[in-house]
Amino acid sequence: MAASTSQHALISIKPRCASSFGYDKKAGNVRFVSSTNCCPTSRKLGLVYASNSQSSVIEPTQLPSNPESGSTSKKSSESALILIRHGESLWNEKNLFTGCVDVPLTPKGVNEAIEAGKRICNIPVDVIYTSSLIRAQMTAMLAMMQHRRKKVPIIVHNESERAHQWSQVYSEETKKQSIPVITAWQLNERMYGELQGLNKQETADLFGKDQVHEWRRSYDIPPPNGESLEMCAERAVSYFKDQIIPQLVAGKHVMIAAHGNSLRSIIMHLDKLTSQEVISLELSTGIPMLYIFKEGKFIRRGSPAGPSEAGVYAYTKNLAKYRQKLDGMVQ
Ligand SMILES: O=C(O)[C@H](O)COP(=O)(O)O
Repeated sequence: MAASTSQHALISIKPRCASSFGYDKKAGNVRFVSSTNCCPTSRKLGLVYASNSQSSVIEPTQLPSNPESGSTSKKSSESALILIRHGESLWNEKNLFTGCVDVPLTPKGVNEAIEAGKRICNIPVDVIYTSSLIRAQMTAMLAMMQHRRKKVPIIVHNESERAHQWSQVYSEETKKQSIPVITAWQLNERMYGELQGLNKQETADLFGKDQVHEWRRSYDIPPPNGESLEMCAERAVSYFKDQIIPQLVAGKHVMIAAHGNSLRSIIMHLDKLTSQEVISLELSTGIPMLYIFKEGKFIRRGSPAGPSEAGVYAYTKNLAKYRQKLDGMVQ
């Protein structure tokens, strides 16, 4: 499916009902509050959610506090969630099924990531999540290079005790000027099985357009020996609930750079789409999407069109204040 550069092309369906989370302070839990009109698909994904937010929120030694922005370090009733599908990869360009093959960005993809960064350059970001694949990581880094706050995104290495020890930072001031980047395989693209490396057009010619569309867009039909969207959702949405929602509940502003299908599964969850509705959900490469997490609910705000678009910063008091502070800072 050709990726459109139009900012309006990224989501072609409407959500049926708003997602809702409640924070149980006493129990330290996040609870997904299921509304009565929620669709069966959302229930299937598990709407009642409980997690120990204390253990899920990353340690202060890894997550610098943000002294100049009251919105980012303290408990906040609203926080920003930015989702970005990576920029065009070398295999997007060649129209090859990519899945979990680790392919870098094209020059066009690099530009898309930079442009995405310009669109979100006034929105606070406290912690970044990416998949373990280079195209998502390049996108996250290139986008953050454009941010006006000029904090340094630093990949957190916790894969071994040594990796953790050897990547420590010993200056509190330097930590404050950093943003942790957490990589997680759970956010990887759906594993495309035996389609990986095949040309999408040639595969459609061979197996038929309808069959290939079913493999690419149906909810529960996997490509040969690969993951269906449902299987991808099991890991990506679980990770989102277990690791990312506690950050939002704690008032952290989060950016996720990931993939067409891992993000489709997360958006399906956030917007409570049915397995029919998600079929027509298409995400363009390199277009940031903004959600506000406010009073336990995710509010979809679409794509910030540019750094000067006043509307984006009027969405919440905290975002508007953050923008004002950036404007007041000597660059
Ligand atoms: O993995 C891939 O090939 C693409 O990045 C996503 O492909 P899709 O649009 O076929 O799901």
